[in-house]
Amino acid sequence: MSNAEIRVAVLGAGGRMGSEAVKAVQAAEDMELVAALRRGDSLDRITEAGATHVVDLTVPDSTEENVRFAVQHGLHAVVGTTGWDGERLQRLEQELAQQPEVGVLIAPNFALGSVLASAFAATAARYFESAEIVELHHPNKVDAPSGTAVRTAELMAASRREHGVAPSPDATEKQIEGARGAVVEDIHVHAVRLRGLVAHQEVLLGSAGEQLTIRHDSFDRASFMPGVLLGLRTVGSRPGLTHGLDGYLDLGF
Ligand SMILES: NC(=O)C1=CN([C@@H]2O[C@H](COP(=O)(O)OP(=O)(O)OC[C@H]3O[C@@H](n4cnc5c(N)ncnc54)[C@H](O)[C@@H]3O)[C@@H](O)[C@H]2O)C=CC1
Ligand SMILES: O=C(O)C1=N[C@H](C(=O)O)C[C@H](O)C1
Repeated sequence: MSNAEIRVAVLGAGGRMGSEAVKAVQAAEDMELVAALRRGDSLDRITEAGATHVVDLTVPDSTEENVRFAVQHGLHAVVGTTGWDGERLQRLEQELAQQPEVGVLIAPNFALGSVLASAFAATAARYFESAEIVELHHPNKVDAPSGTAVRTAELMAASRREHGVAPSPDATEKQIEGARGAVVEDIHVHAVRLRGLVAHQEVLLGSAGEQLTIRHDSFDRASFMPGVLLGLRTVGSRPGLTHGLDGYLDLGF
């Protein structure tokens, strides 16, 4: 056994992201992989292995229970799984209030470029009349729209509200259901699922005579691993809930 202070249990280790995270943790000199859990494995394996940190990369139906287990056992958690809506985040904050030393990072996207793109989009959204999001993913993704798109829409909508920007104009009277996408806090979000893709997002911003497009592409899940490792190295010194990897970065605006 090494003396690593960051003793990591990866949940969802059999999945696309989890299997990458296992390799990234194993390659990190300051970490030790002490458990790799697949669906059906008992959560007790995490404590039996002496983990200090948990990475959750499972499915929206499992993640809340997993994170609650980690918090109740005093373990820090880095969470990439989608499905963390306002109610779940509120319940998590209540759990964390009972464990003031514990840190949890809920990161809709671990890729630095994506975090920056969402931050740029939030700033830009207040300067344009129209704003919509198109997210594009591999066809095995179980949720739509993506967690990243939902979070980006929330940040853009908050920015527009704070600056008194009116909702995007939209004169649609007749449509086939779904043609205008999902509406997340006034922002229309369109989800494409296409073989060959990994994870991509375009934010479209329009005003009279001009368009700004903010696009990010993850071509490989390797793009998410520096963010996972940054999360693991930081979460122990940030008690409470952090929503978004931007909370650990100095974006400077
Ligand atoms: N934050 C980020 O940067 C990223 C987040 N994601 C999100 O991460 C999640 C996983 O994505 P993928 O790896 O593509 O999915 P996946 O379907 O390939 O992997 C999920 C794995 O979790 C397993 N699982 C389900 N419940 C479990 C439990 N209770 N304990 C242990 N394992 C369990 C499943 O059997 C499966 O192997 C999704 O919610 C996805 O949206 C994906 C990519 C990047
Ligand atoms: O399922 C995926 O693949 C991804 N999920 C996350 C999301 O829903 O935003 C992050 C990234 O888009 C890849």
